Amino acid sequence: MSFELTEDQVAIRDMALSFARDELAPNAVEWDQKKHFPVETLRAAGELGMGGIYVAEDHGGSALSRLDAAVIFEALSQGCPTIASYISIHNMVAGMVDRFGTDEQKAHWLPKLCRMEWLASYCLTEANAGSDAAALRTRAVRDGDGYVLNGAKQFISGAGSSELYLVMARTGEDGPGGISAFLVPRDTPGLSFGANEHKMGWNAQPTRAVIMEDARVPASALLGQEGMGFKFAMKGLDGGRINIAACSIGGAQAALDKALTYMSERKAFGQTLDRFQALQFRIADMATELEAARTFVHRAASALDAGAKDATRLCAMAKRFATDTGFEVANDALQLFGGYGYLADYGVEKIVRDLRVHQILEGTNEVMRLIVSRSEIGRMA
Ligand SMILES: CCCCCCCC(=O)SCCNC(=O)CCNC(=O)[C@H](O)C(C)(C)COP(=O)(O)OP(=O)(O)OC[C@H]1O[C@@H](n2cnc3c(N)ncnc32)[C@H](O)[C@@H]1OP(=O)(O)O
Repeated sequence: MSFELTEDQVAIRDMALSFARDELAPNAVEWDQKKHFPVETLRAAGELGMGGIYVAEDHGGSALSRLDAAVIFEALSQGCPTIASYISIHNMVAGMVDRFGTDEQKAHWLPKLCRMEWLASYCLTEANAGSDAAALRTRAVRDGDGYVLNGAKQFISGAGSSELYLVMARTGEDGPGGISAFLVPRDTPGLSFGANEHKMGWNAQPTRAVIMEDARVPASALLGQEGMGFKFAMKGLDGGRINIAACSIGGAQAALDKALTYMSERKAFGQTLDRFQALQFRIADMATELEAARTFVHRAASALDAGAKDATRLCAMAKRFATDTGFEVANDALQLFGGYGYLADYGVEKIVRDLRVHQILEGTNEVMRLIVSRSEIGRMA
């Protein structure tokens, strides 16, 4: 067992850090304020192989591991958690097409998704089916050589800008076993989008409803078999949760680094802030908690790579722990700035706003506790 990154992992981390420093960080506050979704910057990320991180090379992907992905997402998030998180969602969809799609589906979707020439949205949540995802009511009814979809998905990242919508819809009975997954292109007649939501953070990516009114797709849009959609959705989320956890660590690391720079310059009572022991101890705790979260995320990502039986449990634990830790560390960093932390100029309050939603999405941290407690109680049964 080694806790060190390999030479290749150091190289991809440095590449992602350079992209974060040069392309994301200088623009992150402006994108947040203008609610701008920087599609051109995403295309540039795609050129670097970030659109198909764990997609096979023969379909244009980078064929990297989940651990590699965690390293990349932490680095990207140091430049902008919102954009890093969107890239994670895009990769979740691309990874699911690669894993569960037919040769025809892969050949059609993956090359352009990997280059981020086409963007992707993951459509599970509905207005009345969030944590209880298996209660979803969007319906897909078989009709001749296709399916007709009716329903609405809520809180969909990238909606309106994405070319591909991976839609979980009911084809059978109530509950998880009646759900199927469909690859729905943007130009499908009957597909439309709600208004962009006004949010606390994550402003540099659109969040809209995806509405399907008699939206007809060919039978070839079905991913895998009927009834497999819920399991596909959950398997996709195992990896998505690790990525979001890594994004929380990256955002918090950036906030800590900003605080350290500020404390080395700002004077109070005749000395710079970093000379005060109470603040030094606080820095020590923040760095320690981040390191613990990082190690935990790498552990869960490695379990996913190994196909370990307890990977889902570890991913849920790590997501809960790292997103809570990331938010607390970023919020502590804001405090170290005093009043300046509350101003937009330093970019710390934006990180706090961005990281708050990581405790809610890709499964709330309460759902993460549900997954862990079910597994713990089941272990003793
Ligand atoms: C700015 C915008 C903010 C808001 C953005 C919000 C958008 C998003 O975040 S999108 C995604 C977020 N949604 C979620 O994460 C959903 C949360 N809920 C869940 O994860 C599940 O519903 C959960 C864990 C509660 C379990 O649900 P439940 O209905 O009890 O199903 P459960 O009985 O556990 O599983 C059903 C089947 O799926 C299988 N399954 C469950 N999890 C997994 C998994 N990780 N891998 C493989 N199979 C799985 C089970 O084994 C079971 O199979 P079988 O019937 O053969 O035994």
